[in-house]
This record gives sequence, C-alpha cells and structure tokens, in this order.
Amino acid sequence: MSERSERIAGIGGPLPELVVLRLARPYLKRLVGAGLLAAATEFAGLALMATAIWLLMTAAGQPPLDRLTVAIVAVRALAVSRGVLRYTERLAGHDAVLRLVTDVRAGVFDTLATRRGNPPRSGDALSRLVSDVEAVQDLLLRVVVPAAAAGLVSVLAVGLAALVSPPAALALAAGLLVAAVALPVLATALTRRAAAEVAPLRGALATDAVDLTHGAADLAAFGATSDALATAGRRARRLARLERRLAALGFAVDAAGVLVAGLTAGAVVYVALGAGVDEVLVGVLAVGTLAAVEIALALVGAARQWTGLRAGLARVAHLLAADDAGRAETAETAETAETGPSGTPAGGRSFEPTPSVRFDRVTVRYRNGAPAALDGFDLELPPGRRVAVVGPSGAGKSTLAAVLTGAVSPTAGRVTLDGRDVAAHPSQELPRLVGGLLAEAYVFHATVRDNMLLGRPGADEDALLTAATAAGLSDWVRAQPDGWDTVVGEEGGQLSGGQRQRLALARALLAAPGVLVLDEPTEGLDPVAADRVLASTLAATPAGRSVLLITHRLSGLAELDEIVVLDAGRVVQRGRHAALVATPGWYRDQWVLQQAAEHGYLALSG
Ligand SMILES: Nc1ncnc2c1ncn2[C@@H]1O[C@H](COP(=O)(O)OP(=O)(O)OP(=O)(O)O)[C@@H](O)[C@H]1O
Repeated sequence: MSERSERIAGIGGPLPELVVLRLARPYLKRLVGAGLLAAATEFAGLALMATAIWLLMTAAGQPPLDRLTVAIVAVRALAVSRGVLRYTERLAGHDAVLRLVTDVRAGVFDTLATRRGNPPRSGDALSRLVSDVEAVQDLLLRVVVPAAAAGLVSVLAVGLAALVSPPAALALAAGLLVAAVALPVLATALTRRAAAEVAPLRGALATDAVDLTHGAADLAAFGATSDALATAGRRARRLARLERRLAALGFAVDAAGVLVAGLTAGAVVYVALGAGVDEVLVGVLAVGTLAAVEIALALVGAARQWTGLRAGLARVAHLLAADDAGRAETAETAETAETGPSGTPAGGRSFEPTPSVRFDRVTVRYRNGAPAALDGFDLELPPGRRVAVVGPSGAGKSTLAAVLTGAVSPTAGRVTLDGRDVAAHPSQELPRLVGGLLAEAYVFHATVRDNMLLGRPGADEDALLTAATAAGLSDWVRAQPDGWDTVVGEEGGQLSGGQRQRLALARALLAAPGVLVLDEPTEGLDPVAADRVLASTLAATPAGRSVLLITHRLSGLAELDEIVVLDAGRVVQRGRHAALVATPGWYRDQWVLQQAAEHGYLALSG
C-alpha cells in the first residue's frame, strides 16, 4: 500500500464528513483560498447590483456627470472582476478537490484490493468507485465551499446594511437567517430519509443486474427468474418513487426560497422608509437584499446536496477506515444475504410427482449445416430409473441435459414428460419436474444457506443438513465460525473449486426435482472424494425419483440401471456397467485407462 493510501486507510472517526475533511488537510490552504475567492465572487455580484441600482436611481435625477463617474467605473470593474474571480475560484477549488479525490480513489482501490474478509460485490464496488468517491468531490465543491462563501457574504451584507440603517439590517439578518438556516434545516429534514435510502438502493440494483446476468442460467434452472426479476423491478420502482419525491420537495423548497427573498426585501424597504432613509439608498437596500438572500439560498442547495451525499460518504469513509469497514461490510452483506440472492422468496415448495421422461429420436443442431450435437437420440426414463450418460468431450452430454430442462429445443424429435412436450410445461413448473446441477453452476455472493435455499425456498435446517451431508459439504460448514451463514464471496470466490461444486450439488439435492439431472457432479474432486460424493448423492435421492447423471468418470456407476455411451451425438453403446466393461468398445477402453490413472494417483497420494 502506498504511503498516501496508508494515510487514508488509517483514518477512522464517527462522522464521514470529518473523515473527508481530515483527508483534505494537506489541501486546506487551497480550499480556504477557493472559499475566499467564492465569497469575493458572490460579493462582487452583490456590490454590482447595489452600485448599478444606485447609478440608475441617481442618474434619473440628472445630476452632473462627474457625480456618476466613480459608480460607472465601479460597475464595469465589478462586472469584469466577478467573471475573473469566478474563474479563479473554480480553478483553485477543482485543483484542490481533484487532488483529494485522486487520493481517495487510490485509497478505495487499495482497500478493495487488499482487504481480507468479504470483498464487495462487483456491481456494488463499481457504484462505490464511481458515485461514492464523487460524493467527496461534491461535498467540497457543492457544499462546503459555497456554504462558507454564502455565510461570509451574508455577514458582510448585514454589516453594510447596518451602516445605512440598523433596523433595516435587522430585517435583512432575519430574512438571511430564514434563508440560510431555517430553509436548509427544513430541506434536510424533509429529504433525509428518502435520500438515505437512495444510495443503498442503487447499490442493490447494481448487484441485481450482476446476479440476473451472471446467474441467469441457474435462476432459470431453479425457477427463480421471475422472483428475481420481480425483486429487481420492485427496487427500480421504489428508486424512481424516491427520486420523484426528492425532486418535488426540491421544487417546493426552491419556491419557498423565492418567497423568503421577496418578503425580506419588502420588510427591509418598509423598515428603511420608516427610519427615514434616503429613497435612493432604500432602492439600493432592496436590490442588495434580493441579491444577498439569493446568495444565502445557496445553502438550501448545499444542504440538499449534503443529504444526498451522506450515504455515499459514509460508505467511502467506512471502507477507508479499514477495521471498522471490515465489520460494517460483513454486517451489510449479511443483511443483503438475509433476503437471499436477488431476493429469493421464502416459503415452502411442495414436491411434484416424478414424471416419466421419453426422448424420441431427438436431434439438436445448434446452427444450420453444423454437425448434430445430438443425433436421433432415444431414451426412456420412467420414474425411479437411474441412467448415466458418458462419452468423450463434445459428445453431446450437456446438450442432452439442456434439452431435458427446456433450455434448448430439439431441431427434430420430441422430449416428453408424462407424454407432454417439455416446451408445453409452464416455465415456472418445469424446474420442479426436471432440474438439478447443470454445467457451470453459479454460486451467488450470499450465505451458504441462501445459496442452498435457492433450490428450495423455505427448507428447514434438517433438509439443508441432509443435502449438504450427501454432497460432502456439512463438515466444512460445521468448521466455519458462521456455519450456514458463511458468506461465500462473489461467484463463490472464497470457496475452493471442490467446495463450490459441493455447494452447487447440495443445492440441487435440496431442490429434489422429480428428475434429478446431475451434469458432472463430482467435477473438481479427487477420485476418493468423487466416489464418496457420488455414492452418497445417489443414496440421498429417494427411490421414486429418476436420475440422469452426466459424467466423464466411469467409477461408481455399477448400481445404475443403464449407461448410455454417446459419441458425436449418437448412442454408440448402452447397457449396465458390468456388461459394458465386458464388451470391447469405448466404455471398456476408458474404464481401463481411468482405473490405471486413478490407481497411479492413489499409489502416489497414499
Ligand atoms: N451453445 C452452443 N452453440 C453452438 N454449439 C454448441 C453449443 N453447445 C454445445 N455446442 C456444440 O455441441 C456439441 C456437443 O456439446 P456438449 O456440450 O453437449 O458436449 P459434452 O459431451 O457435454 O462435452 P463436455 O464433456 O466437454 O462437456 C459440441 O460440438 C459443441 O461444440
């Protein structure tokens, strides 16, 4: 970690604004300079209005020109200097703030890259880096600097008005207090709750987008797509509602600001006239008041900005304060996880009867003219039958699973469940009839429990334990300090490949569809573990349920009712293990090779 980011990461503190201001310490001189320049700009504007109105009202009396010369020059000088001052103020402010934001962004990157524990989810991390770090920039440029300038100019305006008429200055001070204190406090109070909800909602929506995209296949496989989409839709609608409410409140507060400016100017004129102030100076006071209140109203905008920035600032500050952030992050992800990946709904799911499956001359061609991935495939899978499909890579095994689960439609032939085409089954019913562990299962950045509950929402702890034990995951879960509530990291990044596979298998076993499809369930496990997990998986599947096991390992298939050997989409052998091992062909050759390889492995590892 760089020295700069160490400095950043070491900062804690209760208020995120204080964390940011402490980070800004090296750039304090530049920021104070920017604040003074901003005040000078606003003051030049105020003075320009007051001088111009004095000039107009005095000129109306047609005095000798030399009485007006100074004012004419002053108007020109103020008009020019206001532009120059605004430019230099922007330059100085942005220079300081962009340096600071570079520090903060580097610190956030460092913290994200090096932290242990739960890394934030990519959607969430991205929104932090983009919008939350910009909150630091906005806090200084749109809140602190303009608020300081407005405060300073208000004090100056009251002081100058007091030179003309102390009672009028009192009226001005009262109006400025309403504009600079009461209205901002009101605006903050009205918008705080909605604004605090907006930033986490944006983070959650970004996360939904990641889950819906990366986990689309698994959500579909477990029939959870519509629930996940509904959850994301609910969040998007809530966000839109909140933003509309914030905008409406903003308009109302702006209108109140205009009213305050008018009333204050009226009060100042009334008091000044009553105090016998010269009419030209009353005009100057009136226009000066309007200009001063408008400058003070910048504080309403600043307060609104500040309310909107607080949540983002807090996230950056917590992230940078490494130790605190670790804890906060854990709490936050645990909270997200409570609702399940993409808001998996709770509630039990009843089991469906096992359908009778029939593949009838099924051919699948992914592209016109391409060789068939499946070519005239036939298979009967009555309830309770257990069939393995084996064959070389690219033989069409995963295509078979895809056709059965409805992910791919046959180019020719039919796949039926109880005589009805797979495609004719409603998509929310199909996963209960056929499903399981498909190729490249997605593991969500949630707890072990919620990853499993995607398979069967509402399942109790006993059911979780039974499925996890069959998949060989329960010992690992027990060894974790958080047990079922262990968060597995983005795409299961905090699990080993084998653990990820066991978790996906446990989820499939918990889902327990009528026909359990297992595509390479022991992928990534060593031979001993693979044999054990396959045996316990088959043992854990109730007798009335069918199994379609896709595997490249031929070990542990002796108990299965049928083994189908595929090659280039065609069935080249079929039968039981004992018969196939006794017959010359791909199966026997592969069996011999695998046995030799695994015995060699066992000899070496033993
Ligand atoms: N989505 C797809 N688009 C185009 N072709 C595909 C697609 N999926 C599979 N194929 C092709 O279909 C054939 C069968 O692929 P499939 O994935 O079913 O084989 P497999 O037996 O499961 O292989 P492996 O054991 O390597 O997973 C291959 O030639 C493959 O290139």
